[in-house]
Amino acid sequence: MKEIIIATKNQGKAIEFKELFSKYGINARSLTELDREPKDIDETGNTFQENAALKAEQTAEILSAPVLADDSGLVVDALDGEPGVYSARYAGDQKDDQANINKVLHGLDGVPAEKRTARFICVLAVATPGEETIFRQGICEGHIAHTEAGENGFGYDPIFIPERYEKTMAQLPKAEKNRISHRAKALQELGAWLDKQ
Ligand SMILES: O=P(O)(O)OP(=O)(O)OP(=O)(O)OC[C@H]1O[C@@H](n2cnc3c(O)ncnc32)[C@H](O)[C@@H]1O
Ligand SMILES: [Mg+2]
Repeated sequence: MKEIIIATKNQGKAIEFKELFSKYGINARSLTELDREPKDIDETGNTFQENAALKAEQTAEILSAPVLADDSGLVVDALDGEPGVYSARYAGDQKDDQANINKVLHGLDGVPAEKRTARFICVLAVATPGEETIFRQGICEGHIAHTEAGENGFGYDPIFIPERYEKTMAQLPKAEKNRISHRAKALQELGAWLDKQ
């Protein structure tokens, strides 16, 4: 079976990529599945694209193989775009999903439903040693709930209600998230590259 390495240590992302890539007959392996796990890469960029490039290019260099990286996050309009590129560490370096959720809900205290618009953004970078890096973006529009609900997914899913839904992303079956998510859309955009794998 064909294989692609995903430069992520986030288990939630890794599980979704396995499902998404299986539709293309490709086995997606994350960094935690390699014999030697590469060290963490500093995400020093100011944009999703910069951070996706850092993760993909440095990992491709270390492994001498094509690598796909995902930099993603939640953009909340009433918080001036926060948490944005700082989504993973919004409430501190320990990358605590619950603390991050609490910080967003607290920041939106008293903000009415119609002003709670938000979107998940995913930028994928595919780096191949000696070649130009390819970038694709996917966006999933929605709004932030007043309370958290649901057990599926990861990160901010329990407080994100996708457009045209009345449930949070964490309440949707995982196949449904994989149909509408920012990650699924970005991967679809890779179309031609995927077809020649
Ligand atoms: O860098 P890697 O190792 O891939 O793992 P990470 O968790 O640090 O990943 P990012 O730097 O891209 O930060 C993305 C954060 O945005 C949030 N996020 C991204 N996609 C999400 C999704 O599908 N559902 C919920 N939250 C998401 C979640 O908090 C992630 O930790
Ligand atoms: Mg990260």
